[in-house]
Amino acid sequence: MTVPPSVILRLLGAAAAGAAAELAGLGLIATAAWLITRAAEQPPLAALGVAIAAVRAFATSKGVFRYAERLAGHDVALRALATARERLYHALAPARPPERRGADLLTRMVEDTEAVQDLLVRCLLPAAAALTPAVAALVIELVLLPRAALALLAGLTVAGVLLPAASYAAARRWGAEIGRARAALAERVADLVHGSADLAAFGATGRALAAASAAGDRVDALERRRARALATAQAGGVLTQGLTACAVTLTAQAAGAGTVATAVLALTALVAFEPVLPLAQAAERLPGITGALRRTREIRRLPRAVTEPDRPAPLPGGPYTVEVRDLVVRHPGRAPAVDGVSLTLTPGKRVALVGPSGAGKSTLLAALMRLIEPESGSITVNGRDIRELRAEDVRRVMTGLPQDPYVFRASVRENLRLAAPEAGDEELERAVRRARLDRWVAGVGWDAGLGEDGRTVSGGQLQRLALARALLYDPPVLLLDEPGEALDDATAGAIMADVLDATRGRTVLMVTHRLTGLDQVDEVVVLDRGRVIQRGGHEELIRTPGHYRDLWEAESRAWRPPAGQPIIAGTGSPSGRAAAAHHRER
Ligand SMILES: Nc1ncnc2c1ncn2[C@@H]1O[C@H](COP(=O)(O)OP(=O)(O)OP(=O)(O)O)[C@@H](O)[C@H]1O
Repeated sequence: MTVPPSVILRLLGAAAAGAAAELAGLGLIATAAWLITRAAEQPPLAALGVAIAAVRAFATSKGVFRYAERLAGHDVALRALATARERLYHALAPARPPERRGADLLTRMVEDTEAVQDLLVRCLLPAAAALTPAVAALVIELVLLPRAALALLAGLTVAGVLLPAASYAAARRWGAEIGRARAALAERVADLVHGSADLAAFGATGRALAAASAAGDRVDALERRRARALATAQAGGVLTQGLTACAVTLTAQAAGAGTVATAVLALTALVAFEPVLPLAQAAERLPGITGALRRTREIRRLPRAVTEPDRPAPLPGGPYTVEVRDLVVRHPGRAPAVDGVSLTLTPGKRVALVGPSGAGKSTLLAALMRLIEPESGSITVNGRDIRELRAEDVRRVMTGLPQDPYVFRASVRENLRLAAPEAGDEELERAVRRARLDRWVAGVGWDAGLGEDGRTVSGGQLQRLALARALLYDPPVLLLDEPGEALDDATAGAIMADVLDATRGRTVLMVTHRLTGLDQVDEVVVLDRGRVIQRGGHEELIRTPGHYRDLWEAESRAWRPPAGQPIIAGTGSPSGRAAAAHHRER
């Protein structure tokens, strides 16, 4: 990581101001000690004039320098923090392999980046500030009485080097254990929060609470041990300070130094420890800080899911034809998820992608959205390979409904405007009408707040909201991943009917488990284990023995009208049933 020169300059400025404040403190005590002891000898006032002025100057400048140090130090730390956060956002924004986007990322985003600030304000600057007065005090003692300087050097080495090293070692040891214990506690708490309904349903809340509280107790016990180690180091520092001051006083008296010199030597020694004592605490923080910095570095270095071209080609103009040729896509360490697939999407063509779970449908869509790098084969847009285009440009042409749509913690309006920030009310209303969400929106209101993970909306509403978003974005090539995913038959059927209705005349590639309504699409591609095993029109495929016909027959058999509900006209065929299901939902 390269540190910009402006940051280095600011850091040096803060360190210089800190050192100047400590020096002024040292000067203040040394001159005050001289002044008090000399005044006791009742000399003429003129003999004390310079010292009085010096005390005033040191006292005032100490405050000014301290203020300057805090201002400059926090300024540089907050700037560094902002830069670190920005870098992390930039590192996170491009698509990453999904398994690297765990929940601990949130902790890293919030807590670990703060380590940058701690490193500067709590470790580096105090260490830099402590060094100058220690050296100055040693020089003063050396000039006045070399033997006293020796005692001071020994004391400062203990308080400034040995004790911080000991508290660093203790923090490393306990820190690693505390980290593991905290992770265990976080897991327990996450289970309590996210699994509260399941725990209550199976009478397991008490057990889960007991496990969480045991994990909490373990963290507390380890924290206490670490705190004890730090307190011992800090007490050791203060003891060393007192012993050194005594040693310096005794040495001065033994050497026959006068009262004034003894007072100056003892107080100078005492004050030289002031900036050195906090180093034990700074060292105790260091392992946590370096660990946090290492973790954020790991995040920044995560490989990107796709490589951006060095010199991206300009996006060709529409209308767009997308050609997929012999595409092979593999998740790391696995057999190919997409294995030699070819298909063509000409303008206005609607293609349905069908196949059992794990067939590679979502992976194909991810490759089209440039979220995953193909191993071989090609995807072209109007003849231009998408690897030559910016991923952002590719998604300007083809994108849509992802497999697990996300509802942001924002209003209904803002959730939709994600896809079209400039969209006016009329456009929003048109999109929700087309996604058949208008009644729901009219009920809850445009400003209704939606919650984390979309828990405030039902599965069907979530899918429709995501569909409205995709329609609002209006990409030239619309990719829809399971619009009816994880919904009951009736809702999924209704959503499919609406999707087919809303996408008439558009270029669409749609992944679906439901075959009802696919008589309306231009081509059905059946995937199994990454390969195309069947393709053609719906009518043709249900006449041909094979996977599609089996699926169709299973879907037809599975549907039964709810008890007590008459079979209404037109519901005998699967498409008629979808219409009936749709009717029921609305
Ligand atoms: N992130 C991943 N890492 C490793 N393997 C993956 C990953 N995502 C998918 N796979 C594997 O790739 C294969 C294809 O998965 P994909 O999600 O594309 O199938 P799918 O047809 O969309 O399935 P479904 O209908 O259940 O969504 C599966 O074997 C799956 O286990």
